[in-house]
Amino acid sequence: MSKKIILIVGPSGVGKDTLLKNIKNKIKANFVKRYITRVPDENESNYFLQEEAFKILEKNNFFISTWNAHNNFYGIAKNSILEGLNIISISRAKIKDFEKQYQKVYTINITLNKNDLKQRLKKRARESIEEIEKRLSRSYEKIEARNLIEFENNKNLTESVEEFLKLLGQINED
Ligand SMILES: Nc1ncnc2c1ncn2[C@@H]1O[C@H](COP(=O)(O)OP(=O)(O)OP(=O)(O)O)[C@@H](O)[C@H]1O
Repeated sequence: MSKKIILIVGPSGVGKDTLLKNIKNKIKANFVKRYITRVPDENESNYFLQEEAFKILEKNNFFISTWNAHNNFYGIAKNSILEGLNIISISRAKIKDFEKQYQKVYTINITLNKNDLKQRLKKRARESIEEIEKRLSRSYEKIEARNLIEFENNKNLTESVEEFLKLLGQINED
């Protein structure tokens, strides 16, 4: 066995979290947790770190990749990557960090046409209309990745989950 990394990227609202939640008990894979410098809310299973500790670990090369969002630091640790499939949901800007450090990195770009995406964001109702428009306008930049696979999440959830599992199975066999 070897370490395989599957990066899940895609515009906000396309269904990344939903797909991952629905496959969690159906596939043998390591769903990699993040380190965050804020207390996770009850839906998350991330590791909490004080900022000072985060900085020390960062300086000592503990992380593969780190980023900053909304005044908090986020990181994925090297020791979180295990033998077999490792599934990580990440911003497209961080793909290179993984490709630099690991051989077998696959990037799955989850896609959806803009109209349906807008409907889903509206229905989810997590952001204001202005914020939704902002997300839509930055959602279709080109992605550069070594092994890029497009996955269109445009079927009903049951079908999409099944197709997604099939794709992961193929990557596992590769
Ligand atoms: N195949 C599908 N069919 C219909 N609705 C879906 C499907 N997949 C996801 N959704 C719905 O779309 C909305 C957005 O999904 P989700 O929150 O998983 O997106 P996300 O890509 O993780 O977004 P973000 O990057 O903003 O966290 C949710 O309300 C979810 O229930």
